[in-house]
Amino acid sequence: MGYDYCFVCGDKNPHGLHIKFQQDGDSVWAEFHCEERHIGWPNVQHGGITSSILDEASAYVPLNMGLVTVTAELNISFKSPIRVGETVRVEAHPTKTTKRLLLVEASLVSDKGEVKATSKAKMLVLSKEKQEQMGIEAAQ
Ligand SMILES: CCCCCCCCCCCCCC(=O)SCCNC(=O)CCNC(=O)[C@H](O)C(C)(C)COP(=O)(O)OP(=O)(O)OC[C@H]1O[C@@H](n2cnc3c(N)ncnc32)[C@H](O)[C@@H]1OP(=O)(O)O
Repeated sequence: MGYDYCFVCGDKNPHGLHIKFQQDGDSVWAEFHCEERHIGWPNVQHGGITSSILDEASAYVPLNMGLVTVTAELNISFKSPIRVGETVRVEAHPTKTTKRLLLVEASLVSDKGEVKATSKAKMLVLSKEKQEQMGIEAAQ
């Protein structure tokens, strides 16, 4: 099926968020516009959507370094609601890199400069064997 069906970035996923990530050195960033179909509570973006965006941004950081990872841990602070009609910018960057593990911090900030959510992720680098076990290699 391939990466085209990734819920956050895949072009071919009809239910996906279709977010395009840009690289800036070791960092990545992207913009997202909250629509009614993204809500949980009325007018408030669902926390799962917020989490997915932070998770994906955290995965793109190692991906841009040529490393295939999975999220082993993701700690999120939801600081202020994201409302329908708002555009937010996600940014993620590595804070520590070892052979097996990347620590990545990410944030979601509104176009008015309000911090909406922040996260700290542990991204575990997958060996070739592990990638095969998970069927990831076939998707590349
Ligand atoms: C080209 C462009 C295309 C773009 C497409 C983009 C698509 C991107 C899509 C991105 C989607 C977004 C991303 C997503 O959402 S990825 C999907 C969400 N994440 C998952 O599904 C992960 C599920 N969990 C696992 O698969 C396993 O538990 C993992 C692989 C994490 C560990 O497996 P396992 O337990 O079998 O371990 P191991 O034998 O491999 O390794 C053991 C080593 O790892 C250390 N360890 C383990 N856990 C932790 C921890 N929490 N903190 C610190 N360390 C940890 C452990 O101590 C040991 O260290 P050492 O003893 O070796 O020193």
